[in-house]
Amino acid sequence: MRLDIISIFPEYFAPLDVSLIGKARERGTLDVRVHQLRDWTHDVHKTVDDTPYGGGPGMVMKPEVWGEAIDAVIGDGAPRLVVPTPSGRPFTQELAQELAGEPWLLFACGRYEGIDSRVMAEYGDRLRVDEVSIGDYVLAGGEVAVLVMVEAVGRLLPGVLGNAQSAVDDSFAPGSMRNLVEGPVYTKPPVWRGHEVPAVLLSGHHGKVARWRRDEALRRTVRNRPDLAAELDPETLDKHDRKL
Ligand SMILES: OB(O)c1ccc2cc[nH]c2c1
Repeated sequence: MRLDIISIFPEYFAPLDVSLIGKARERGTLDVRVHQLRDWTHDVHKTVDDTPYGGGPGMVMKPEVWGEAIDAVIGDGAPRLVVPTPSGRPFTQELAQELAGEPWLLFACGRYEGIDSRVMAEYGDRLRVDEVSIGDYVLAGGEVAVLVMVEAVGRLLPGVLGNAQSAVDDSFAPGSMRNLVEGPVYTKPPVWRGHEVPAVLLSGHHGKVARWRRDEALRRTVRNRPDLAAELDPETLDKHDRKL
Protein backbone atom coordinates (compact mmCIF):
# COMPACT_ATOMS: atom_id res chain seq x y z
CA MET A 1 0.00 0.00 0.00
CA ARG A 2 1.10 3.48 -0.93
CA LEU A 3 0.13 6.12 1.60
CA ASP A 4 0.59 9.86 0.99
CA ILE A 5 0.05 12.50 3.68
CA ILE A 6 -0.08 16.25 3.01
CA SER A 7 0.30 18.53 6.06
CA ILE A 8 1.85 21.81 7.25
CA PHE A 9 3.33 19.79 10.13
CA PRO A 10 5.13 16.80 8.51
CA GLU A 11 7.08 16.33 11.74
CA TYR A 12 3.86 15.04 13.34
CA PHE A 13 4.43 11.79 11.42
CA ALA A 14 7.78 10.83 12.92
CA PRO A 15 5.93 8.12 14.96
CA LEU A 16 5.29 6.32 11.67
CA ASP A 17 8.99 5.41 11.67
CA VAL A 18 8.63 3.19 14.75
CA SER A 19 6.93 -0.02 15.88
CA LEU A 20 4.62 -2.01 13.60
CA ILE A 21 4.21 0.70 10.99
CA GLY A 22 7.92 1.44 10.92
CA LYS A 23 8.72 -2.24 10.37
CA ALA A 24 6.05 -2.47 7.64
CA ARG A 25 7.75 0.46 5.90
CA GLU A 26 11.17 -1.23 6.19
CA ARG A 27 9.71 -4.40 4.67
CA GLY A 28 8.03 -2.48 1.85
CA THR A 29 4.50 -3.46 2.90
CA LEU A 30 3.78 0.24 3.41
CA ASP A 31 5.17 3.06 1.25
CA VAL A 32 4.52 6.20 3.33
CA ARG A 33 5.31 9.60 1.76
CA VAL A 34 4.80 12.79 3.80
CA HIS A 35 4.55 16.14 2.00
CA GLN A 36 4.82 19.75 3.29
CA LEU A 37 1.76 21.66 1.98
CA ARG A 38 3.70 24.92 2.06
CA ASP A 39 5.93 23.60 -0.75
CA TRP A 40 3.06 24.53 -3.10
CA THR A 41 2.76 28.16 -1.97
CA HIS A 42 4.25 31.01 -4.01
CA ASP A 43 4.52 33.89 -1.57
CA VAL A 44 7.36 34.76 0.77
CA HIS A 45 5.23 33.92 3.82
CA LYS A 46 4.15 30.54 2.37
CA THR A 47 0.53 31.39 3.12
CA VAL A 48 -1.92 28.49 3.28
CA ASP A 49 -4.97 30.14 4.85
CA ASP A 50 -7.28 33.13 4.57
CA THR A 51 -10.37 34.61 6.27
CA PRO A 52 -13.67 32.73 5.92
CA TYR A 53 -16.32 33.98 3.47
CA GLY A 54 -19.44 34.88 5.43
CA GLY A 55 -17.34 36.01 8.39
CA GLY A 56 -16.80 34.14 11.60
CA PRO A 57 -13.78 33.21 13.70
CA GLY A 58 -10.58 31.58 12.55
CA MET A 59 -9.13 30.96 9.12
CA VAL A 60 -9.82 28.56 6.24
CA MET A 61 -7.19 26.71 4.23
CA LYS A 62 -6.85 28.04 0.67
CA PRO A 63 -8.14 25.86 -2.21
CA GLU A 64 -5.38 26.91 -4.63
CA VAL A 65 -2.57 25.56 -2.45
CA TRP A 66 -4.39 22.29 -1.78
CA GLY A 67 -5.23 21.89 -5.46
CA GLU A 68 -1.61 22.30 -6.56
CA ALA A 69 -0.41 19.96 -3.81
CA ILE A 70 -2.93 17.19 -4.56
CA ASP A 71 -2.38 17.49 -8.32
CA ALA A 72 1.39 17.18 -7.83
CA VAL A 73 1.11 14.19 -5.50
CA ILE A 74 -1.42 12.16 -7.50
CA GLY A 75 -0.32 12.97 -11.06
CA ASP A 76 -2.53 10.80 -13.29
CA GLY A 77 -3.24 8.40 -10.43
CA ALA A 78 -6.44 7.97 -8.43
CA PRO A 79 -5.84 7.30 -4.73
CA ARG A 80 -8.68 7.26 -2.24
CA LEU A 81 -8.69 10.73 -0.65
CA VAL A 82 -9.30 10.71 3.11
CA VAL A 83 -9.91 14.05 4.82
CA PRO A 84 -10.10 14.00 8.64
CA THR A 85 -12.76 16.39 9.98
CA PRO A 86 -15.01 16.47 13.06
CA SER A 87 -17.96 16.69 10.67
CA GLY A 88 -17.09 13.50 8.79
CA ARG A 89 -18.47 9.96 8.83
CA PRO A 90 -17.32 7.93 11.86
CA PHE A 91 -14.01 6.09 11.54
CA THR A 92 -14.77 2.52 12.57
CA GLN A 93 -13.01 -0.83 12.48
CA GLU A 94 -15.17 -1.64 9.48
CA LEU A 95 -13.92 1.45 7.63
CA ALA A 96 -10.35 0.59 8.68
CA GLN A 97 -10.81 -2.86 7.12
CA GLU A 98 -12.18 -1.23 3.95
CA LEU A 99 -9.28 1.24 3.70
CA ALA A 100 -6.81 -1.60 4.28
CA GLY A 101 -7.99 -3.03 0.99
CA GLU A 102 -7.06 0.07 -0.98
CA PRO A 103 -3.80 0.15 -2.98
CA TRP A 104 -3.29 3.89 -2.42
CA LEU A 105 -4.54 6.33 0.19
CA LEU A 106 -4.00 10.09 0.27
CA PHE A 107 -4.62 11.87 3.58
CA ALA A 108 -5.21 15.65 3.55
CA CYS A 109 -4.55 17.18 6.98
CA GLY A 110 -6.54 20.34 7.58
CA ARG A 111 -5.77 22.98 10.18
CA TYR A 112 -7.51 26.16 11.41
CA GLU A 113 -11.26 25.90 10.62
CA GLY A 114 -10.62 23.34 7.90
CA ILE A 115 -9.99 23.07 4.16
CA ASP A 116 -12.08 25.10 1.66
CA SER A 117 -14.92 22.69 0.77
CA ARG A 118 -14.35 23.21 -2.95
CA VAL A 119 -11.22 21.07 -2.68
CA MET A 120 -13.26 17.97 -1.80
CA ALA A 121 -15.79 18.90 -4.49
CA GLU A 122 -13.03 19.33 -7.09
CA TYR A 123 -11.70 15.78 -6.58
CA GLY A 124 -15.05 14.12 -5.91
CA ASP A 125 -15.58 13.36 -9.61
CA ARG A 126 -12.18 11.72 -10.05
CA LEU A 127 -11.37 10.18 -6.67
CA ARG A 128 -13.26 8.37 -3.90
CA VAL A 129 -13.34 11.14 -1.26
CA ASP A 130 -14.08 10.31 2.40
CA GLU A 131 -14.46 13.00 5.04
CA VAL A 132 -13.88 11.05 8.27
CA SER A 133 -14.20 11.78 12.00
CA ILE A 134 -12.26 9.80 14.62
CA GLY A 135 -14.67 10.84 17.37
CA ASP A 136 -17.00 13.42 18.83
CA TYR A 137 -14.33 15.86 20.00
CA VAL A 138 -12.29 18.48 18.17
CA LEU A 139 -8.52 18.40 17.68
CA ALA A 140 -6.41 21.33 16.47
CA GLY A 141 -5.88 19.67 13.10
CA GLY A 142 -6.08 16.45 11.11
CA GLU A 143 -2.57 15.11 11.83
CA VAL A 144 -3.37 13.14 14.99
CA ALA A 145 -6.48 11.73 13.31
CA VAL A 146 -4.30 10.53 10.41
CA LEU A 147 -1.89 8.88 12.86
CA VAL A 148 -4.87 7.04 14.39
CA MET A 149 -6.18 5.92 11.02
CA VAL A 150 -2.78 4.91 9.63
CA GLU A 151 -2.11 2.71 12.66
CA ALA A 152 -5.62 1.17 12.59
CA VAL A 153 -5.35 0.47 8.83
CA GLY A 154 -1.66 -0.46 8.74
CA ARG A 155 -1.98 -3.17 11.41
CA LEU A 156 -4.55 -4.93 9.23
CA LEU A 157 -2.19 -5.29 6.27
CA PRO A 158 -0.79 -8.77 5.60
CA GLY A 159 2.32 -9.54 7.65
CA VAL A 160 2.16 -6.45 9.84
CA LEU A 161 0.72 -8.14 12.92
CA GLY A 162 2.89 -10.98 14.22
CA ASN A 163 -0.24 -13.06 14.70
CA ALA A 164 -2.96 -12.42 12.11
CA GLN A 165 -5.47 -13.95 14.53
CA SER A 166 -5.14 -10.87 16.73
CA ALA A 167 -7.00 -8.81 14.15
CA VAL A 168 -9.76 -11.39 13.96
CA ASP A 169 -10.27 -11.20 17.75
CA ASP A 170 -10.10 -7.40 17.85
CA SER A 171 -12.87 -5.41 19.43
CA PHE A 172 -15.39 -4.46 16.74
CA ALA A 173 -13.84 -6.82 14.16
CA PRO A 174 -16.30 -8.10 11.57
CA GLY A 175 -17.64 -11.59 12.24
CA SER A 176 -17.94 -12.92 15.79
CA MET A 177 -16.71 -9.68 17.40
CA ARG A 178 -19.03 -7.36 15.47
CA ASN A 179 -20.59 -4.87 17.92
CA LEU A 180 -18.55 -6.39 20.75
CA VAL A 181 -15.59 -5.09 22.71
CA GLU A 182 -12.91 -7.45 23.97
CA GLY A 183 -12.97 -8.83 27.48
CA PRO A 184 -10.15 -8.62 30.07
CA VAL A 185 -6.72 -10.15 29.40
CA TYR A 186 -4.22 -11.70 31.83
CA THR A 187 -0.65 -13.03 31.85
CA LYS A 188 1.78 -14.45 34.41
CA PRO A 189 2.01 -14.50 37.39
CA PRO A 190 -1.20 -16.43 38.30
CA VAL A 191 -1.52 -14.32 41.49
CA TRP A 192 -0.39 -10.69 41.69
CA ARG A 193 -0.81 -8.67 44.86
CA GLY A 194 -3.58 -11.06 45.87
CA HIS A 195 -5.41 -10.76 42.54
CA GLU A 196 -5.93 -14.20 41.00
CA VAL A 197 -6.26 -14.93 37.28
CA PRO A 198 -9.75 -16.41 36.59
CA ALA A 199 -9.38 -20.17 37.11
CA VAL A 200 -10.99 -21.04 33.75
CA LEU A 201 -8.03 -19.44 31.97
CA LEU A 202 -5.69 -21.85 33.75
CA SER A 203 -7.90 -24.88 33.09
CA GLY A 204 -6.55 -25.75 29.63
CA HIS A 205 -10.15 -26.35 28.52
CA HIS A 206 -10.26 -24.42 25.25
CA GLY A 207 -14.04 -24.61 24.91
CA LYS A 208 -14.63 -23.23 28.38
CA VAL A 209 -12.01 -20.52 27.83
CA ALA A 210 -13.66 -19.46 24.56
CA ARG A 211 -17.08 -19.37 26.26
CA TRP A 212 -15.74 -17.38 29.20
CA ARG A 213 -14.07 -14.87 26.89
CA ARG A 214 -17.26 -14.34 24.92
CA ASP A 215 -19.27 -13.91 28.10
CA GLU A 216 -16.78 -11.35 29.38
CA ALA A 217 -16.82 -9.52 26.03
CA LEU A 218 -20.59 -9.31 26.23
CA ARG A 219 -20.49 -8.26 29.87
CA ARG A 220 -18.05 -5.45 29.11
CA THR A 221 -19.99 -4.41 26.00
CA VAL A 222 -23.25 -4.16 27.96
CA ARG A 223 -21.51 -2.20 30.72
CA ASN A 224 -19.34 0.16 28.68
CA ARG A 225 -21.04 0.32 25.28
CA PRO A 226 -24.83 0.02 25.59
CA ASP A 227 -25.00 1.57 22.11
CA LEU A 228 -23.22 -1.47 20.65
CA ALA A 229 -25.11 -3.90 22.90
CA ALA A 230 -28.35 -2.54 21.44
CA GLU A 231 -27.15 -3.74 18.01
CA LEU A 232 -26.55 -7.30 19.19
CA ASP A 233 -29.15 -9.84 18.15
CA PRO A 234 -31.61 -10.31 21.05
CA GLU A 235 -30.91 -14.04 21.25
CA THR A 236 -27.22 -13.46 21.91
CA LEU A 237 -27.92 -10.72 24.41
CA ASP A 238 -30.68 -12.62 26.18
CA LYS A 239 -28.54 -15.72 26.53
CA HIS A 240 -25.94 -13.65 28.33
CA ASP A 241 -28.22 -11.22 30.09
CA ARG A 242 -29.40 -14.06 32.26
CA LYS A 243 -25.81 -14.42 33.39
CA LEU A 244 -24.77 -10.78 33.68
O1 LIG B 1 -10.98 16.60 15.47
B1 LIG B 1 -10.57 16.28 14.20
O2 LIG B 1 -10.58 14.96 13.77
C1 LIG B 1 -10.08 17.39 13.24
C2 LIG B 1 -9.73 17.04 11.94
C3 LIG B 1 -9.29 18.02 11.07
C4 LIG B 1 -9.19 19.35 11.52
C5 LIG B 1 -8.80 20.55 10.89
C6 LIG B 1 -8.91 21.55 11.84
N1 LIG B 1 -9.37 21.00 13.00
C7 LIG B 1 -9.55 19.67 12.83
C8 LIG B 1 -10.01 18.70 13.72
